[in-house]
Amino acid sequence: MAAHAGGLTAVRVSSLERRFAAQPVLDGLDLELGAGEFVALLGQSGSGKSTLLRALAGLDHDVTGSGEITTPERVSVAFQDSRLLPWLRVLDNVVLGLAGARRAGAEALAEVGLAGRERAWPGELSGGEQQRVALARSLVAEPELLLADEPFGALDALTRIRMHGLLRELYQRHRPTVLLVTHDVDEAVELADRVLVLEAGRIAVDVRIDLPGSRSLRDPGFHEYRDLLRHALGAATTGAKP
Ligand SMILES: Nc1ncnc2c1ncn2[C@@H]1O[C@H](COP(=O)(O)OP(=O)(O)OP(=O)(O)O)[C@@H](O)[C@H]1O
Repeated sequence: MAAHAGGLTAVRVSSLERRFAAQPVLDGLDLELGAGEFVALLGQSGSGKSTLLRALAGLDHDVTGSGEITTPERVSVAFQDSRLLPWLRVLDNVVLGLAGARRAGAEALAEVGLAGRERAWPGELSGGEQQRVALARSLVAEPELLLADEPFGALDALTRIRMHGLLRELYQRHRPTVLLVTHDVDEAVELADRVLVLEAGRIAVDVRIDLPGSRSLRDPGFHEYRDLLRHALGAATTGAKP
C-alpha cells in the first residue's frame, strides 16, 4: 500500500476482520490515513465499504483483528440520507447533543448557504438542502475525521455538482481528514487527493491523485485516473488482475 504524503497519521487500522454469517467481508484490512488527507473509497457493491466506515465510526463492536483501530477523538459521520429528525427545527438538528453550540450551529448553517433557514422544519427543505444541513451538523462538532457514506448518492446531478464544490470548499477551510465512500469514479477523482479500492476484504488499489485543485473532466490527466480506477473496479468484478 502506498504511504500517505508524510505528516501525522490520523487513522490507523491493522489486520481488520469482519465476518457476516461466516463470510469474511473485511479480511485482514490495513489502512493508514494522514491527518488532513481527503481520501475516497471505491469498491463494488457489497465489497464492505460501509462496513469499514461503521468500524471506523465506532458503530460496530463485532469487528476483530490482530491490530487496533486508531482514529482521532472528534469523528463525524454523514450518510446518504440526511437523517434529520423531522420534529426538530433545522438549527436544533444541527446542534443536537452539543450544549451551547447554537451560535456555532448558525454559523455552520451560513457556511452551507442556509442562513435564515434555522427555524425551518426539515420537511420544508429540498433533498439537497437537507443534505447541506447534515453537512453543517457534521462540521459543527469540528471533526478531525469526517466519514461520509455516499452523502450525495440520492441527489440529482446538478445538486450533486454543487455539493461537490461545497464539500471541497468546507474541506479547505476546516481541513479534517475525510474518508468519502462513493460509487462514482468521477466523484472520487474530482474530490479526493487519494483514492482507494476495496476488494476481497482489503485495500487492493491505493492511488494518489496528482491533479491541480480545480479539476476538470476536460483535463487529460483526469481521464487517465478515471480509466485506471474503472479498470481496477472492472477487474474486481471479474476477478482479473488490473
Ligand atoms: N448487519 C449485517 N448483517 C449481515 N450481513 C451484512 C450486514 N452488514 C453488511 N452485511 C454484508 O456485508 C457485505 C458488505 O456490505 P457493505 O454494506 O459494507 O457493502 P458496501 O460496499 O458498502 O455496498 P454498497 O456499495 O452496495 O452500499 C454485504 O454482502 C452485506 O450483505
